[in-house]
Amino acid sequence: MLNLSAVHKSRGTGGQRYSLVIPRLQLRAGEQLAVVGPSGCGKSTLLDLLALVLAPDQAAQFDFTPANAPLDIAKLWRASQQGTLAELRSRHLGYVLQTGGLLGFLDVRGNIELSRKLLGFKDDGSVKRLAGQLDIADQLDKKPADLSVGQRQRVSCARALAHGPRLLLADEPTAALDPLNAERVMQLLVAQAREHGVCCVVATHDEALARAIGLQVRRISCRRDTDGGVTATLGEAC
Ligand SMILES: Nc1ncnc2c1ncn2[C@@H]1O[C@H](COP(=O)(O)OP(=O)(O)OP(=O)(O)O)[C@@H](O)[C@H]1O
Repeated sequence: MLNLSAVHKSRGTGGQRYSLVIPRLQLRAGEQLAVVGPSGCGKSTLLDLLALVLAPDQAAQFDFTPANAPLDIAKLWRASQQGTLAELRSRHLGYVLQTGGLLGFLDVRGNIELSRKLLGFKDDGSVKRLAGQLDIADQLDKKPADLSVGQRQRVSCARALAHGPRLLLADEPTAALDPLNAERVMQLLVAQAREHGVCCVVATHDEALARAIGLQVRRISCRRDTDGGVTATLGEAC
C-alpha cells in the first residue's frame, strides 16, 4: 500500500528549521500503525505527507498502491500533478482530525455521506451500517453541535470510512476525549479499519492505548543540530 524510503521534508530555516526524515516506511494493505512522539516532533507532518497534501523535498521512493500498480507520488509532486493527487486523496484516503472537523450546517447523515456524494456514489446502505457499528445510528438526524465530543469523533470516523478508502489517517483522534471514550473511539476505529482491510496510520500521544489495541508502534525522535535546527527521524517498530 505504502512504500517510502529516504523521504525528507523541511520547514523553516536556521534555528527555526525543522526537518523530518523517513528512512523507511512500508505498509501492506490492512496493516495498522501508530506513530508516537512528543508534541512538535512531526506526527502531523508525517500524516500530511501520507495524505498527499504536503510535498516531500526529497524521496528515493514514495509509492502508493491503492489498486494493482504502484503510483510514484514523488514523481506526481515533481510534475505538479495537483489534479491527480486530489483525485487520489478523495477516492482512496480517509482522514480523521483531532477535533472532528465536521460541517456544522449538515446533519450527521449528511456529514457521513459527504465523501460518497462528492464521488458520485449511490447510497448502498454503508452510511447506516457504519453508523450502527460506531454506535451513532440514533444520532443521524442531529447536527454536530447537538452531539457529545465522543459522538462527534465517532461521526468523524464514520465519515472517513464511508467511501471505502484504502488508507485511513487519523491525527490524534482521541486527544479531546476522556480515557474511557478515547479507548472506545480508538477501538471502534481500528475494528472498522480491520474489518474492511483498510491500511491505517494513527498519530497519537497515547502509546499505551495504541499498544493495548494491538497497533504496531513507531516513534519519531528529535535531535538538535549544530545550526540550531531540529531533525526528527521516524524509527523502526518498537
Ligand atoms: N506550516 C508550517 N511552517 C513551518 N513550520 C511548521 C509548520 N507546521 C508545523 N511546523 C513545525 O514542524 C514541526 C512539526 O510539527 P507537527 O505539527 O508535525 O508536530 P506534531 O508532532 O504533530 O505536534 P503535536 O503533537 O503538538 O500536534 C514543529 O516544529 C512545527 O513548529
